[in-house]
Amino acid sequence: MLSRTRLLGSVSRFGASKRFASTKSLKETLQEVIPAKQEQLKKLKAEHAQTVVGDVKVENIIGGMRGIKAMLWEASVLDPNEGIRFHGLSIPDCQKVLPPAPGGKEIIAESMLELAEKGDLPRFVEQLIDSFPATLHPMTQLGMGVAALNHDSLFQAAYEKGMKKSEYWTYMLDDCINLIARLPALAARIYRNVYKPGTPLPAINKDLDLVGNYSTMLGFGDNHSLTEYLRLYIALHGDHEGGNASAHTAHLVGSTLSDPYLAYSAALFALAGPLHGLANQEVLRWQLAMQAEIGSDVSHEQIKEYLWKTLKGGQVVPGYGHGVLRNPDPRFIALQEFCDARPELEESPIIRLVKKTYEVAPDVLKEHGKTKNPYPNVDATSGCVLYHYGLKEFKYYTVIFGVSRALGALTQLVWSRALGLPIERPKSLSMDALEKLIK
Ligand SMILES: CC(=O)SCCNC(=O)CCNC(=O)[C@H](O)C(C)(C)COP(=O)(O)OP(=O)(O)OC[C@H]1O[C@@H](n2cnc3c(N)ncnc32)[C@H](O)[C@@H]1OP(=O)(O)O
Ligand SMILES: O=C([O-])CC(=O)C(=O)O
Repeated sequence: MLSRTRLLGSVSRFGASKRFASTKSLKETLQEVIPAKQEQLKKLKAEHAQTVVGDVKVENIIGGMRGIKAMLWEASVLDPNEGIRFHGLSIPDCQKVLPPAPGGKEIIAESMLELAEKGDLPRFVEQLIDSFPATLHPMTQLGMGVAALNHDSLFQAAYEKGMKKSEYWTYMLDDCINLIARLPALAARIYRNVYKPGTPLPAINKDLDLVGNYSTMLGFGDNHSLTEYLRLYIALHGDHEGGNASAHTAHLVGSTLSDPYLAYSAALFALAGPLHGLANQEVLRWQLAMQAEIGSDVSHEQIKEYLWKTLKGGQVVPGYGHGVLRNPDPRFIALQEFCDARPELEESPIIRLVKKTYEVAPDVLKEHGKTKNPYPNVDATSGCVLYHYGLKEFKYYTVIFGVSRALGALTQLVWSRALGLPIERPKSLSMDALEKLIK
Protein backbone atom coordinates (compact mmCIF):
# COMPACT_ATOMS: atom_id res chain seq x y z
CA MET A 1 0.00 0.00 0.00
CA LEU A 2 1.12 3.53 -0.70
CA SER A 3 1.27 5.82 2.25
CA ARG A 4 -1.95 7.78 2.82
CA THR A 5 -0.29 10.24 5.10
CA ARG A 6 2.99 11.36 3.59
CA LEU A 7 2.90 12.19 -0.07
CA LEU A 8 4.65 15.49 -0.32
CA GLY A 9 7.32 15.27 -3.02
CA SER A 10 5.82 12.33 -4.83
CA VAL A 11 2.63 14.27 -5.40
CA SER A 12 4.68 17.20 -6.60
CA ARG A 13 6.72 15.02 -8.98
CA PHE A 14 3.60 13.52 -10.51
CA GLY A 15 2.29 16.98 -11.18
CA ALA A 16 -0.24 17.87 -8.57
CA SER A 17 0.05 21.40 -7.31
CA LYS A 18 -0.02 20.52 -3.60
CA ARG A 19 3.27 20.75 -1.79
CA PHE A 20 2.04 19.90 1.67
CA ALA A 21 1.33 16.61 3.37
CA SER A 22 -1.74 14.89 1.93
CA THR A 23 -3.92 12.14 3.32
CA LYS A 24 -4.67 10.82 -0.17
CA SER A 25 -2.94 8.02 -2.03
CA LEU A 26 -1.03 8.92 -5.16
CA LYS A 27 -3.66 7.21 -7.31
CA GLU A 28 -6.48 9.18 -5.63
CA THR A 29 -4.56 12.41 -6.13
CA LEU A 30 -3.95 11.62 -9.78
CA GLN A 31 -7.62 10.72 -10.23
CA GLU A 32 -8.40 14.25 -9.06
CA VAL A 33 -5.87 16.10 -11.20
CA ILE A 34 -6.01 14.12 -14.45
CA PRO A 35 -9.39 15.48 -15.69
CA ALA A 36 -8.09 19.07 -15.66
CA LYS A 37 -4.99 18.03 -17.63
CA GLN A 38 -7.13 16.09 -20.10
CA GLU A 39 -9.30 19.17 -20.51
CA GLN A 40 -6.20 21.33 -21.12
CA LEU A 41 -5.05 18.96 -23.87
CA LYS A 42 -8.52 18.85 -25.44
CA LYS A 43 -8.62 22.65 -25.52
CA LEU A 44 -5.15 22.85 -27.06
CA LYS A 45 -6.23 20.41 -29.77
CA ALA A 46 -9.54 22.13 -30.42
CA GLU A 47 -8.29 25.73 -30.43
CA HIS A 48 -4.66 25.54 -31.49
CA ALA A 49 -4.10 22.42 -33.56
CA GLN A 50 -2.94 24.60 -36.48
CA THR A 51 -1.01 27.26 -34.50
CA VAL A 52 2.64 27.42 -35.57
CA VAL A 53 5.13 27.36 -32.63
CA GLY A 54 8.42 26.95 -34.49
CA ASP A 55 10.15 26.30 -37.80
CA VAL A 56 11.91 23.17 -38.92
CA LYS A 57 15.17 23.96 -40.64
CA VAL A 58 17.42 21.64 -42.58
CA GLU A 59 19.92 21.92 -39.69
CA ASN A 60 17.31 20.39 -37.36
CA ILE A 61 16.74 17.44 -39.66
CA ILE A 62 20.41 16.66 -40.11
CA GLY A 63 21.36 17.75 -36.57
CA GLY A 64 19.66 15.16 -34.40
CA MET A 65 16.38 17.15 -34.20
CA ARG A 66 18.15 19.60 -31.84
CA GLY A 67 15.96 22.59 -31.04
CA ILE A 68 12.69 21.30 -32.50
CA LYS A 69 9.78 21.63 -30.09
CA ALA A 70 8.26 18.24 -30.73
CA MET A 71 7.28 16.46 -27.50
CA LEU A 72 4.83 16.87 -24.64
CA TRP A 73 6.53 16.39 -21.25
CA GLU A 74 4.75 17.33 -18.06
CA ALA A 75 7.16 16.94 -15.15
CA SER A 76 10.01 19.27 -16.07
CA VAL A 77 11.13 21.92 -18.54
CA LEU A 78 14.73 22.86 -19.34
CA ASP A 79 15.77 26.45 -19.93
CA PRO A 80 19.09 26.77 -21.84
CA ASN A 81 20.40 29.38 -19.39
CA GLU A 82 18.69 28.63 -16.08
CA GLY A 83 18.63 24.82 -16.34
CA ILE A 84 15.98 22.44 -15.15
CA ARG A 85 12.71 23.26 -13.37
CA PHE A 86 10.53 20.50 -11.93
CA HIS A 87 6.89 21.59 -12.11
CA GLY A 88 8.15 25.17 -12.21
CA LEU A 89 10.61 24.77 -9.33
CA SER A 90 14.35 25.33 -9.83
CA ILE A 91 16.84 23.12 -7.98
CA PRO A 92 17.32 25.71 -5.17
CA ASP A 93 13.48 25.98 -4.91
CA CYS A 94 13.25 22.18 -4.56
CA GLN A 95 15.95 22.26 -1.90
CA LYS A 96 13.81 24.74 0.03
CA VAL A 97 10.44 22.97 -0.20
CA LEU A 98 11.13 19.23 -0.39
CA PRO A 99 11.76 17.38 2.86
CA PRO A 100 14.89 15.38 3.73
CA ALA A 101 14.97 11.81 5.01
CA PRO A 102 14.72 11.49 8.81
CA GLY A 103 18.14 12.39 10.20
CA GLY A 104 19.35 13.80 6.87
CA LYS A 105 19.56 17.21 5.24
CA GLU A 106 19.46 16.48 1.51
CA ILE A 107 16.18 16.31 -0.41
CA ILE A 108 14.99 12.83 -1.23
CA ALA A 109 13.75 11.86 -4.63
CA GLU A 110 10.54 10.11 -3.76
CA SER A 111 9.80 12.19 -0.70
CA MET A 112 7.87 9.64 1.20
CA LEU A 113 6.26 7.11 -1.07
CA GLU A 114 6.47 3.94 0.96
CA LEU A 115 8.29 2.11 -1.76
CA ALA A 116 10.24 -0.22 0.52
CA GLU A 117 7.18 -2.45 0.92
CA LYS A 118 7.27 -3.27 -2.78
CA GLY A 119 11.04 -3.45 -3.22
CA ASP A 120 11.81 -7.19 -3.19
CA LEU A 121 12.82 -8.86 -6.47
CA PRO A 122 11.13 -11.99 -7.85
CA ARG A 123 13.37 -15.01 -7.32
CA PHE A 124 13.82 -15.66 -11.05
CA VAL A 125 15.19 -12.14 -11.57
CA GLU A 126 17.69 -12.65 -8.74
CA GLN A 127 18.76 -15.89 -10.43
CA LEU A 128 19.01 -14.17 -13.81
CA ILE A 129 21.25 -11.42 -12.38
CA ASP A 130 23.34 -13.96 -10.48
CA SER A 131 23.91 -15.88 -13.73
CA PHE A 132 25.64 -12.94 -15.47
CA PRO A 133 29.45 -12.91 -15.68
CA ALA A 134 31.02 -10.23 -13.48
CA THR A 135 32.65 -8.89 -16.65
CA LEU A 136 29.26 -7.89 -18.14
CA HIS A 137 28.92 -4.10 -17.81
CA PRO A 138 26.65 -3.18 -14.89
CA MET A 139 24.42 -1.09 -17.20
CA THR A 140 23.83 -4.09 -19.47
CA GLN A 141 22.87 -6.12 -16.42
CA LEU A 142 20.51 -3.39 -15.20
CA GLY A 143 18.75 -3.07 -18.57
CA MET A 144 18.31 -6.84 -18.83
CA GLY A 145 17.04 -7.10 -15.25
CA VAL A 146 14.50 -4.32 -15.78
CA ALA A 147 13.24 -5.92 -19.01
CA ALA A 148 12.81 -9.26 -17.22
CA LEU A 149 10.65 -7.62 -14.55
CA ASN A 150 7.97 -7.22 -17.22
CA HIS A 151 7.11 -10.84 -16.41
CA ASP A 152 4.85 -9.32 -13.72
CA SER A 153 3.55 -6.32 -15.69
CA LEU A 154 0.00 -5.47 -14.62
CA PHE A 155 -0.36 -3.18 -17.64
CA GLN A 156 0.52 -5.95 -20.08
CA ALA A 157 -1.77 -8.47 -18.33
CA ALA A 158 -4.68 -6.01 -18.33
CA TYR A 159 -4.07 -5.15 -21.99
CA GLU A 160 -4.28 -8.83 -22.88
CA LYS A 161 -7.61 -9.01 -21.06
CA GLY A 162 -8.89 -6.05 -23.07
CA MET A 163 -8.76 -3.05 -20.72
CA LYS A 164 -10.25 0.24 -21.90
CA LYS A 165 -8.03 3.13 -22.96
CA SER A 166 -9.33 5.20 -20.03
CA GLU A 167 -7.91 2.57 -17.66
CA TYR A 168 -4.40 2.51 -19.11
CA TRP A 169 -2.91 5.01 -16.68
CA THR A 170 -3.99 3.17 -13.52
CA TYR A 171 -2.16 -0.04 -14.48
CA MET A 172 0.73 2.01 -15.79
CA LEU A 173 0.96 3.78 -12.42
CA ASP A 174 0.98 0.48 -10.51
CA ASP A 175 3.75 -0.91 -12.73
CA CYS A 176 5.79 2.30 -12.52
CA ILE A 177 5.62 2.40 -8.72
CA ASN A 178 6.59 -1.28 -8.56
CA LEU A 179 9.52 -0.68 -10.89
CA ILE A 180 10.81 2.37 -8.98
CA ALA A 181 10.51 0.35 -5.76
CA ARG A 182 12.46 -2.61 -7.15
CA LEU A 183 15.31 -0.69 -8.77
CA PRO A 184 17.45 -0.35 -5.58
CA ALA A 185 17.42 -4.11 -4.90
CA LEU A 186 18.20 -4.84 -8.55
CA ALA A 187 20.99 -2.25 -8.76
CA ALA A 188 22.49 -3.28 -5.41
CA ARG A 189 22.50 -6.95 -6.38
CA ILE A 190 24.47 -6.08 -9.53
CA TYR A 191 27.00 -4.12 -7.44
CA ARG A 192 27.36 -6.97 -4.94
CA ASN A 193 27.81 -9.61 -7.66
CA VAL A 194 30.33 -7.62 -9.69
CA TYR A 195 32.40 -5.96 -6.97
CA LYS A 196 31.74 -7.72 -3.64
CA PRO A 197 30.96 -11.34 -4.55
CA GLY A 198 30.01 -13.56 -1.65
CA THR A 199 29.04 -10.72 0.71
CA PRO A 200 25.50 -10.83 2.13
CA LEU A 201 22.82 -8.48 0.77
CA PRO A 202 20.86 -6.81 3.58
CA ALA A 203 17.07 -7.19 3.49
CA ILE A 204 14.98 -4.12 2.66
CA ASN A 205 14.23 -2.04 5.75
CA LYS A 206 10.59 -0.90 5.58
CA ASP A 207 11.36 2.15 7.73
CA LEU A 208 14.00 3.59 5.40
CA ASP A 209 13.59 5.85 2.36
CA LEU A 210 14.37 4.57 -1.14
CA VAL A 211 17.96 5.85 -1.19
CA GLY A 212 18.64 4.92 2.43
CA ASN A 213 17.76 1.35 1.52
CA TYR A 214 19.78 1.48 -1.68
CA SER A 215 22.86 2.72 0.17
CA THR A 216 22.44 0.01 2.84
CA MET A 217 22.11 -2.72 0.22
CA LEU A 218 25.23 -1.38 -1.52
CA GLY A 219 27.03 -1.88 1.80
CA PHE A 220 27.32 1.84 2.63
CA GLY A 221 24.52 2.07 5.21
CA ASP A 222 26.96 3.26 7.90
CA ASN A 223 28.46 5.84 5.58
CA HIS A 224 26.13 8.75 6.36
CA SER A 225 27.96 11.18 4.08
CA LEU A 226 27.72 8.91 1.05
CA THR A 227 24.07 8.13 1.77
CA GLU A 228 23.26 11.85 1.97
CA TYR A 229 25.17 12.46 -1.28
CA LEU A 230 23.25 9.64 -2.97
CA ARG A 231 19.99 11.25 -1.86
CA LEU A 232 20.95 14.52 -3.52
CA TYR A 233 22.40 12.78 -6.59
CA ILE A 234 19.28 10.69 -7.16
CA ALA A 235 16.96 13.66 -6.63
CA LEU A 236 18.92 15.84 -9.09
CA HIS A 237 19.22 13.26 -11.89
CA GLY A 238 15.52 12.33 -11.83
CA ASP A 239 14.34 14.28 -14.86
CA HIS A 240 15.71 16.65 -17.51
CA GLU A 241 12.65 17.34 -19.64
CA GLY A 242 11.70 14.90 -22.39
CA GLY A 243 14.15 15.27 -25.24
CA ASN A 244 17.25 13.78 -23.61
CA ALA A 245 18.15 10.41 -25.08
CA SER A 246 17.04 8.20 -22.17
CA ALA A 247 13.75 9.94 -21.40
CA HIS A 248 12.92 10.22 -25.07
CA THR A 249 13.59 6.51 -25.58
CA ALA A 250 11.22 5.59 -22.73
CA HIS A 251 8.62 7.89 -24.28
CA LEU A 252 9.02 6.45 -27.78
CA VAL A 253 8.91 2.81 -26.67
CA GLY A 254 6.04 3.53 -24.25
CA SER A 255 4.06 5.15 -27.06
CA THR A 256 3.74 1.72 -28.69
CA LEU A 257 1.99 0.60 -25.47
CA SER A 258 4.96 -1.49 -24.45
CA ASP A 259 4.81 -1.87 -20.69
CA PRO A 260 6.99 0.43 -18.53
CA TYR A 261 9.56 -2.28 -17.82
CA LEU A 262 10.34 -2.65 -21.52
CA ALA A 263 10.18 1.08 -22.13
CA TYR A 264 12.54 1.84 -19.26
CA SER A 265 14.90 -0.99 -20.16
CA ALA A 266 15.28 0.61 -23.59
CA ALA A 267 15.87 4.00 -21.94
CA LEU A 268 18.69 2.52 -19.86
CA PHE A 269 20.53 1.42 -22.98
CA ALA A 270 20.38 5.00 -24.26
CA LEU A 271 21.65 6.22 -20.90
CA ALA A 272 24.56 3.78 -21.24
CA GLY A 273 26.13 5.75 -24.10
CA PRO A 274 29.24 7.88 -23.31
CA LEU A 275 27.71 11.06 -24.74
CA HIS A 276 24.83 10.71 -22.26
CA GLY A 277 24.77 9.03 -18.82
CA LEU A 278 27.95 7.02 -19.23
CA ALA A 279 29.83 10.33 -19.29
CA ASN A 280 29.96 10.22 -15.47
CA GLN A 281 32.05 7.03 -15.68
CA GLU A 282 34.15 8.59 -18.44
CA VAL A 283 34.77 11.78 -16.44
CA LEU A 284 36.26 9.90 -13.55
CA ARG A 285 38.31 7.67 -15.83
CA TRP A 286 39.61 10.77 -17.58
CA GLN A 287 40.31 12.72 -14.37
CA LEU A 288 42.13 9.73 -12.84
CA ALA A 289 44.21 9.33 -16.00
CA MET A 290 45.04 13.04 -15.74
CA GLN A 291 45.98 12.57 -12.08
CA ALA A 292 48.17 9.56 -12.93
CA GLU A 293 49.94 11.52 -15.65
CA ILE A 294 50.45 14.94 -14.07
CA GLY A 295 49.71 14.38 -10.34
CA SER A 296 47.11 15.91 -8.01
CA ASP A 297 48.86 19.09 -6.96
CA VAL A 298 49.02 20.65 -10.38
CA SER A 299 48.94 24.08 -11.95
CA HIS A 300 46.24 25.47 -14.22
CA GLU A 301 48.80 25.41 -17.00
CA GLN A 302 49.36 21.64 -16.64
CA ILE A 303 45.61 21.00 -16.76
CA LYS A 304 45.32 23.20 -19.85
CA GLU A 305 47.98 21.11 -21.58
CA TYR A 306 46.16 17.91 -20.68
CA LEU A 307 42.88 19.34 -22.02
CA TRP A 308 44.55 20.25 -25.31
CA LYS A 309 46.06 16.79 -25.52
CA THR A 310 42.57 15.29 -25.16
CA LEU A 311 41.10 17.61 -27.78
CA LYS A 312 43.97 17.19 -30.22
CA GLY A 313 43.59 13.42 -29.79
CA GLY A 314 40.14 13.85 -31.35
CA GLN A 315 38.27 13.06 -28.13
CA VAL A 316 35.57 15.02 -26.34
CA VAL A 317 36.24 16.42 -22.88
CA PRO A 318 33.81 14.33 -20.83
CA GLY A 319 31.47 16.25 -18.55
CA TYR A 320 31.52 19.40 -20.70
CA GLY A 321 29.01 20.63 -23.28
CA HIS A 322 25.30 20.01 -23.59
CA GLY A 323 22.60 19.59 -26.21
CA VAL A 324 20.41 22.33 -24.68
CA LEU A 325 22.18 24.10 -21.79
CA ARG A 326 24.28 27.17 -22.54
CA ASN A 327 25.52 27.89 -19.01
CA PRO A 328 27.07 25.77 -16.23
CA ASP A 329 24.51 23.09 -15.34
CA PRO A 330 22.72 24.03 -12.07
CA ARG A 331 22.96 20.37 -11.07
CA PHE A 332 26.76 20.72 -11.33
CA ILE A 333 26.54 23.86 -9.17
CA ALA A 334 24.36 22.08 -6.57
CA LEU A 335 26.88 19.22 -6.33
CA GLN A 336 29.79 21.68 -6.07
CA GLU A 337 27.95 23.41 -3.22
CA PHE A 338 27.60 20.03 -1.51
CA CYS A 339 31.40 19.68 -1.75
CA ASP A 340 32.10 23.26 -0.65
CA ALA A 341 30.04 22.73 2.50
CA ARG A 342 32.16 19.76 3.64
CA PRO A 343 35.79 20.28 4.70
CA GLU A 344 36.76 16.66 3.97
CA LEU A 345 35.64 17.10 0.36
CA GLU A 346 37.40 20.42 -0.01
CA GLU A 347 40.60 18.57 0.91
CA SER A 348 39.99 15.59 -1.41
CA PRO A 349 42.65 15.40 -4.19
CA ILE A 350 40.19 14.18 -6.85
CA ILE A 351 37.57 16.79 -5.98
CA ARG A 352 40.22 19.52 -6.02
CA LEU A 353 41.34 18.32 -9.44
CA VAL A 354 37.78 18.38 -10.79
CA LYS A 355 37.33 21.90 -9.43
CA LYS A 356 40.61 23.10 -10.88
CA THR A 357 39.68 21.57 -14.24
CA TYR A 358 36.44 23.60 -14.13
CA GLU A 359 38.53 26.74 -13.61
CA VAL A 360 40.32 26.29 -16.95
CA ALA A 361 38.24 23.99 -19.20
CA PRO A 362 35.63 26.56 -20.36
CA ASP A 363 38.33 28.87 -21.75
CA VAL A 364 40.14 26.00 -23.47
CA LEU A 365 36.87 24.79 -25.02
CA LYS A 366 36.04 28.35 -26.13
CA GLU A 367 39.43 28.62 -27.78
CA HIS A 368 38.95 25.18 -29.36
CA GLY A 369 35.82 26.77 -30.81
CA LYS A 370 33.62 23.79 -31.55
CA THR A 371 31.24 23.19 -28.67
CA LYS A 372 28.22 25.50 -28.34
CA ASN A 373 28.47 25.12 -24.56
CA PRO A 374 31.97 25.17 -23.03
CA TYR A 375 30.62 24.73 -19.48
CA PRO A 376 30.37 21.66 -17.25
CA ASN A 377 27.29 19.44 -17.15
CA VAL A 378 26.24 17.37 -14.14
CA ASP A 379 28.57 14.51 -15.08
CA ALA A 380 31.66 16.70 -14.63
CA THR A 381 31.48 16.32 -10.88
CA SER A 382 28.93 13.65 -9.92
CA GLY A 383 31.35 10.71 -9.80
CA CYS A 384 34.22 12.25 -7.87
CA VAL A 385 32.20 12.52 -4.63
CA LEU A 386 31.19 8.85 -4.92
CA TYR A 387 34.86 8.08 -5.42
CA HIS A 388 35.97 10.11 -2.43
CA TYR A 389 33.41 8.49 -0.12
CA GLY A 390 34.49 4.97 -1.09
CA LEU A 391 32.27 3.95 -4.01
CA LYS A 392 35.26 3.70 -6.31
CA GLU A 393 34.00 1.34 -9.03
CA PHE A 394 33.26 3.94 -11.67
CA LYS A 395 31.81 1.51 -14.22
CA TYR A 396 28.91 1.33 -11.78
CA TYR A 397 28.15 5.07 -11.69
CA THR A 398 25.67 5.13 -14.57
CA VAL A 399 23.61 2.47 -12.77
CA ILE A 400 22.97 5.03 -10.01
CA PHE A 401 21.91 7.51 -12.69
CA GLY A 402 19.62 4.77 -14.04
CA VAL A 403 17.98 4.28 -10.64
CA SER A 404 17.27 8.00 -10.62
CA ARG A 405 16.13 8.68 -14.20
CA ALA A 406 13.24 6.24 -13.70
CA LEU A 407 11.53 8.91 -11.60
CA GLY A 408 11.05 11.30 -14.51
CA ALA A 409 10.74 8.87 -17.40
CA LEU A 410 8.16 6.71 -15.62
CA THR A 411 6.18 9.70 -14.37
CA GLN A 412 5.77 10.79 -17.97
CA LEU A 413 4.65 7.31 -19.04
CA VAL A 414 1.75 7.65 -16.58
CA TRP A 415 0.90 11.10 -17.93
CA SER A 416 1.20 9.94 -21.54
CA ARG A 417 -1.31 7.16 -20.96
CA ALA A 418 -3.60 9.41 -18.87
CA LEU A 419 -3.62 11.96 -21.70
CA GLY A 420 -4.07 9.28 -24.36
CA LEU A 421 -1.02 10.42 -26.33
CA PRO A 422 -0.56 8.59 -29.64
CA ILE A 423 2.23 6.41 -30.97
CA GLU A 424 5.28 8.56 -31.80
CA ARG A 425 6.06 8.57 -35.48
CA PRO A 426 7.97 11.53 -36.98
CA LYS A 427 8.42 11.81 -40.73
CA SER A 428 11.86 11.00 -42.14
CA LEU A 429 13.34 12.13 -45.46
CA SER A 430 16.13 10.93 -47.69
CA MET A 431 18.74 13.52 -48.77
CA ASP A 432 17.21 13.47 -52.27
CA ALA A 433 13.75 14.12 -50.85
CA LEU A 434 15.15 16.91 -48.70
CA GLU A 435 16.82 18.60 -51.69
CA LYS A 436 13.56 18.38 -53.62
CA LEU A 437 11.76 20.03 -50.72
CA ILE A 438 14.35 22.84 -50.59
CA LYS A 439 13.87 23.55 -54.30
C1 LIG B 1 23.55 13.75 -18.36
C2 LIG B 1 24.05 14.06 -19.72
O1 LIG B 1 23.78 13.37 -20.66
S1 LIG B 1 24.94 15.49 -19.92
C3 LIG B 1 25.99 15.17 -21.33
C4 LIG B 1 27.07 14.20 -20.97
N1 LIG B 1 28.03 14.01 -22.08
C5 LIG B 1 29.28 14.48 -22.04
O2 LIG B 1 29.71 15.14 -21.09
C6 LIG B 1 30.18 14.12 -23.22
C7 LIG B 1 30.92 15.34 -23.72
N2 LIG B 1 30.00 16.28 -24.35
C8 LIG B 1 29.57 16.08 -25.64
O3 LIG B 1 29.98 15.14 -26.33
C9 LIG B 1 28.55 17.04 -26.20
O4 LIG B 1 28.70 18.31 -25.62
C10 LIG B 1 27.08 16.56 -26.00
C11 LIG B 1 26.89 15.16 -26.57
C12 LIG B 1 26.70 16.57 -24.54
C13 LIG B 1 26.15 17.53 -26.75
O5 LIG B 1 26.42 17.38 -28.12
P1 LIG B 1 25.97 18.49 -29.18
O6 LIG B 1 24.62 19.01 -28.84
O7 LIG B 1 26.14 17.87 -30.51
O8 LIG B 1 27.03 19.64 -28.89
P2 LIG B 1 27.48 20.85 -29.85
O9 LIG B 1 26.39 21.23 -30.77
O10 LIG B 1 28.03 21.88 -28.96
O11 LIG B 1 28.63 20.15 -30.70
C14 LIG B 1 29.35 20.86 -31.69
C15 LIG B 1 30.74 20.28 -31.83
O12 LIG B 1 31.45 20.47 -30.61
C16 LIG B 1 31.95 19.24 -30.16
N3 LIG B 1 31.89 19.18 -28.69
C17 LIG B 1 30.79 19.30 -27.92
N4 LIG B 1 31.13 19.09 -26.63
C18 LIG B 1 32.46 18.85 -26.60
C19 LIG B 1 33.37 18.51 -25.58
N5 LIG B 1 32.99 18.37 -24.32
N6 LIG B 1 34.66 18.30 -25.93
C20 LIG B 1 35.06 18.42 -27.21
N7 LIG B 1 34.22 18.70 -28.22
C21 LIG B 1 32.95 18.91 -27.92
C22 LIG B 1 30.99 18.20 -30.74
O13 LIG B 1 31.57 16.91 -30.72
C23 LIG B 1 30.74 18.76 -32.10
O14 LIG B 1 31.86 18.47 -32.90
P3 LIG B 1 31.68 18.10 -34.47
O15 LIG B 1 31.20 19.36 -35.10
O16 LIG B 1 33.05 17.69 -34.89
O17 LIG B 1 30.68 16.99 -34.55
O1 LIG C 1 19.32 16.89 -21.26
C1 LIG C 1 20.14 16.18 -21.88
O2 LIG C 1 20.18 16.09 -23.12
C2 LIG C 1 21.17 15.40 -21.15
C3 LIG C 1 21.08 15.56 -19.67
O3 LIG C 1 21.67 16.47 -19.11
C4 LIG C 1 20.23 14.66 -18.93
O4 LIG C 1 19.53 13.85 -19.55
O5 LIG C 1 20.20 14.74 -17.68
